Amino acid sequence: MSSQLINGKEISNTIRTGIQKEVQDLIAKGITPGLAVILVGEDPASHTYVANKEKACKELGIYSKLIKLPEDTTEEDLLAQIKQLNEASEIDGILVQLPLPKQINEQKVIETISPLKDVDGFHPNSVGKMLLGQETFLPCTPHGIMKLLEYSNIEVAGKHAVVIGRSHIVGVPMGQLLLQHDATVTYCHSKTKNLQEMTKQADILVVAIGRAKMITADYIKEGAAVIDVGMNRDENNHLCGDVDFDSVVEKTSAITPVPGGVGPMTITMLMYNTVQSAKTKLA
Ligand SMILES: Nc1nc2c(c(=O)[nH]1)N[C@@H](CN(C=O)c1ccc(C(=O)N[C@@H](CCC(=O)O)C(=O)O)cc1)CN2
Repeated sequence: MSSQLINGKEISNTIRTGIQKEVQDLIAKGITPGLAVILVGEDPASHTYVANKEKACKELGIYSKLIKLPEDTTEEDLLAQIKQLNEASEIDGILVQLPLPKQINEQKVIETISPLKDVDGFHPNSVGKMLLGQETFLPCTPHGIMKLLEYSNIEVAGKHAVVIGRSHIVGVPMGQLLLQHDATVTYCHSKTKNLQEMTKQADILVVAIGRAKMITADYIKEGAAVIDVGMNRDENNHLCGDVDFDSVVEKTSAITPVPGGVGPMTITMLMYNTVQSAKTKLA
């Protein structure tokens, strides 16, 4: 079967062109969208992602403020930084790069960010609104995946979508967004029995497990669309996903690569949320 390669970079660029236009319109009205990113510690992958976020801001004309804090930062100091940013008029969005060092309670950090500036969509207010289908900041990776499906003309309504992973950042909101688009959704996770039996029923399979190349052809139904959220290093230190791309591609109707699939969309939807936040200043 010939498979459609879902090009996240290309789709991202198309969406970013629209965002750039919106930024220019806002600037013409005296509003420069602003994003603050807090990076705690030395995790190399987090440093790469944050650098990519800064680059995207620059390219789109969004003001970005990067706050780098040492690995031994206390929770108290981090919360104080967030509170200052909550009050800063030039900042429309606040993002604390995850994961955080172990001395810091992630949930407490997320709940300290003003829901009005929660461009990650992780605050309980945003999560609750998302579950109710109300307008809010949607978490960037699942929102980006919905955009990948839309731009690739992959119908969601009536399809059986299987999501592997139940993190608050990806798995859980992913299933909810698919449900809101009328998919029948099955969640799978580390305690799921007979994972292969489940995944082989998927018309759309979203994989967010964090284990390099775990999903092989045996897990795939012929003609499925496969979305790989994984970001791992293989035995040669090359970036790879949770899906064994070479083994499954022939069986799929569409598939995202790693890199160049879901990752760029995460950053694009962050830019989108930041601009949506800035637009509230127009009223
Ligand atoms: N506060 C947050 N922390 C984290 C999030 C998040 O959405 N908010 N998600 C992930 C990491 N992440 C964004 O922060 C992210 C991961 C990957 C990419 C990406 O563009 N990947 C590229 C490859 C990049 C590389 O060369 O290493 C790709 O897939 O093509 C962007 C963002 C955890 N933390």
